[in-house]
Amino acid sequence: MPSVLETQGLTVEFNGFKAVSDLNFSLEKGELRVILGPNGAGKTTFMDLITGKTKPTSGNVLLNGHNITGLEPYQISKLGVGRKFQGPNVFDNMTVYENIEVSMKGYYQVFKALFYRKNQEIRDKIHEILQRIDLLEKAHHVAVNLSHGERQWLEIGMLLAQDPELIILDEPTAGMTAEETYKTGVLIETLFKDRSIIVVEHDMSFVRQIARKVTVLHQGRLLAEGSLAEIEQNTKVQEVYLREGVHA
Ligand SMILES: Nc1ncnc2c1ncn2[C@@H]1O[C@H](COP(=O)(O)OP(=O)(O)OP(=O)(O)O)[C@@H](O)[C@H]1O
Repeated sequence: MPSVLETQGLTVEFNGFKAVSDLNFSLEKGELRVILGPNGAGKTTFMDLITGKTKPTSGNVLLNGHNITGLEPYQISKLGVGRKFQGPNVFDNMTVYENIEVSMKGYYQVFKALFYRKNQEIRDKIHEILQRIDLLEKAHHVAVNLSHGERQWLEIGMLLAQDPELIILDEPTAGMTAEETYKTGVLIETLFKDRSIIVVEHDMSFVRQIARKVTVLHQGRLLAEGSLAEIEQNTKVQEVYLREGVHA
């Protein structure tokens, strides 16, 4: 299987402190990877390096074999990398449908050409996304009235509307109830059928629900990689989590 994403010796220093250090990482096409690690392990910084928000001090990021190191976030996003940050980021005063509509790939160009609203194909695509995120019945509700979980799913829908090849989800279940968390896992399972996904997550019951292969970071470095069962039995991982007082 070819890699959709690869990093080689990826390193970033902030005033001499290596937040990410010599990270060699590879994600296969169609893979779902969970990134774990205690607070300050470098998970967010790693995602910032992949998406161009932070520029590495050294090392490379390859997307489908092409070197994207140093590109700006909008360029990396255009190349097919979509990211959902912690906390919802939707347009409050628009309806659920409109939020998906304005996020559709190519929306602004096509809208200008006045074909947009007539385009049945786009309407069908929005319909399909609303179904996938289970918000079809609320398509015409204003986003501000949605629950916390629904807003998060709407944002996943907005990401899907961009049609990214690689999706990065930063703690997608933060602040969710157990039921919402479970539903998010089911949603991610369905997304993952035709995309590559990286999920940064702390909630271990959620990780158990979705995890295939897990990468554990510690102090900016790769500490362990493998199945969740292998990770849980790894003595280095156990030591770090016990020392940091985090329960895996
Ligand atoms: N812009 C910056 N300048 C200086 N230090 C930074 C910067 N960004 C991150 N760091 C430091 O790098 C380390 C890694 O931070 P990062 O946010 O990537 O960790 P994390 O694994 O995402 O943690 P958490 O689980 O708490 O979100 C931390 O010690 C943080 O203080």
